Amino acid sequence: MKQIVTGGQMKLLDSYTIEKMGIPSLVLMERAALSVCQALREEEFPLEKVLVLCGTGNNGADGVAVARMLHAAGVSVDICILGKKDHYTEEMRKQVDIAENYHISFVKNAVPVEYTTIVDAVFGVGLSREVGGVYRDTIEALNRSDAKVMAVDIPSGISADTGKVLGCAVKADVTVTFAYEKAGLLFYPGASYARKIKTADIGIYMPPQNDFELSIQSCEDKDLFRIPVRKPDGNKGTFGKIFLAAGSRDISGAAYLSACAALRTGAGMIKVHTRQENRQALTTMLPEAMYSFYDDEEIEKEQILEGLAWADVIGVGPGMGTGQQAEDILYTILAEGRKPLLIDADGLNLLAGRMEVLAQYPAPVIVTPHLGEFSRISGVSVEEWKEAPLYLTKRFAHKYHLTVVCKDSRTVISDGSEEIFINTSGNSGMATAGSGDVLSGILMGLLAQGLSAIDAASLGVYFHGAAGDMAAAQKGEYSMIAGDIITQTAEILKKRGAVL
Ligand SMILES: NC(=O)C1=CN([C@@H]2O[C@H](COP(=O)(O)OP(=O)(O)OC[C@H]3O[C@@H](n4cnc5c(N)ncnc54)[C@H](OP(=O)(O)O)[C@@H]3O)[C@@H](O)[C@H]2O)[C@@H](O)CC1
Ligand SMILES: Nc1ncnc2c1ncn2[C@@H]1O[C@H](COP(=O)(O)OP(=O)(O)O)[C@@H](O)[C@H]1O
Ligand SMILES: [K+]
Repeated sequence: MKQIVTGGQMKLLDSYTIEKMGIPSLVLMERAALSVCQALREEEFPLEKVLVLCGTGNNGADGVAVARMLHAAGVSVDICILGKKDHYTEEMRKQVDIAENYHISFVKNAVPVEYTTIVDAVFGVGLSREVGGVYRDTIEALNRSDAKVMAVDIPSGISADTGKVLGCAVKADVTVTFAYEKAGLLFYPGASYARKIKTADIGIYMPPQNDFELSIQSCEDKDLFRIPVRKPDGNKGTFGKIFLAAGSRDISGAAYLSACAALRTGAGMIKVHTRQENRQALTTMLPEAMYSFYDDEEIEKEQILEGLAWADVIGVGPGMGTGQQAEDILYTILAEGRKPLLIDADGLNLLAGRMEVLAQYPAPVIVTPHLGEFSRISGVSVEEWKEAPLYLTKRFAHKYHLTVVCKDSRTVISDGSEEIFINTSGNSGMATAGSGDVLSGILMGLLAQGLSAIDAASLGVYFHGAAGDMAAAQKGEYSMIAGDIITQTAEILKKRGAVL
């Protein structure tokens, strides 16, 4: 698990390290600048003629220190400072004094096309408003040049909290970020502007008892080893029984993908409750599942009650439609279910405006809305969510006591506690019909094997994206389809089994 921070949190950690731990600010800055110089070499930047573009804050001060180190190494380097002298921070003043002692060249109006490498040290985590005026003109000229661009801490113009472009932003080839990745480097479009991210240890101290309202985490490959070990003497019951209400008169694919993904993730048994019209297709495509069917007359409440009593995990929604029968099934489950419940897709659409009905549910509930569905059930527009994705996801999860999986290119997962997750696996090939159904199956499969709601959700989303990345490596982002993601889950789980 990787710790991620917001801009504000990073500033708190900087000050704590300086004021409480006693490490001088200039020492941190020297390590920051050294790490940038090292990355310039490692990434084979063309150092024939280097421009370091600086702002007046400490990001600019980092830049001036980088210029000094390059100059000392014999590189031809110019410094260009945007902004007025009277706005310099104390560190910036010191760095400029030192650079002047070294007789480094300062230029007033840099012409970016004249350089082979540009180091962007205009704004870091201190960016506080839209970028305009000379800053905007310079950043746009930088983006038009052919120079290779290294961003210091974060590409200037990107919000460290949301990844949004504030007016305009530097398009970097490599970003060296200090101590922890900033949330804005993970969310799009910030992730595209940062391109390759390298995280440098510069000696920042994280107090064990911090006052953060949010502790932001991101799963990594090694977290996949938290998927429960298979008991060698286990039987079908050991690995969990799932009751899934899914599919409708015209849709069988969603039920298939979800149920198949649950079984392929390792669940012991699944029973699908669906419309009569799906009998032939589903029993042919997935004979490993059990089924109960309903027709025009009634939803077969007895069978639902039986399924709920039998199951360890309940799922509702994929491809179910929003008609009266779907609503009756959902409300039967909400009234009679006693086990962990996952609600997806149409199950969520049916809940719009009535979320308080979930308050009485006696076991953990996971909801997996994409942003459109999230907007319907929360009343928060997609634009509003993009302004504060972490805060708004947490607030919603907390209000309704849910584990919320807000699906997007960077999915956010929260159970309302201070720990919140941003997922970084996956790719645009997963924007294909049915990949959300596969996710719901994976999450049910993990719940069935005993993971808690928040572990199943955070780990399952990462697992789904990792399988999607393997599918993209095989089939390409254009051609991969949802079923390919299921195929690749097997490859990941095979490796997990082999290591033990
Ligand atoms: N010792 C430390 O703390 C360490 C810090 N480190 C480094 O410092 C960085 C943070 O430094 P920071 O806090 O000084 O903020 P920074 O990102 O330079 O920007 C603030 C400046 O920009 C200005 N400004 C903002 N928005 C603007 C806009 N739209 N348009 C125009 N101007 C705008 C703002 O101006 P003002 O608002 O005051 O008018 C102010 O002058 C961090 O990312 C890391 O690189 C590391 O070396 C480790 C040790
Ligand atoms: N560009 C992307 N990068 C990473 N993951 C993506 C991207 N686009 C979609 N996904 C993932 O694919 C899934 C799509 O789910 P959803 O929108 O419910 O699709 P469907 O309704 O077709 O099943 C989500 O898990 C989402 O996070
Ligand atoms: K920067």
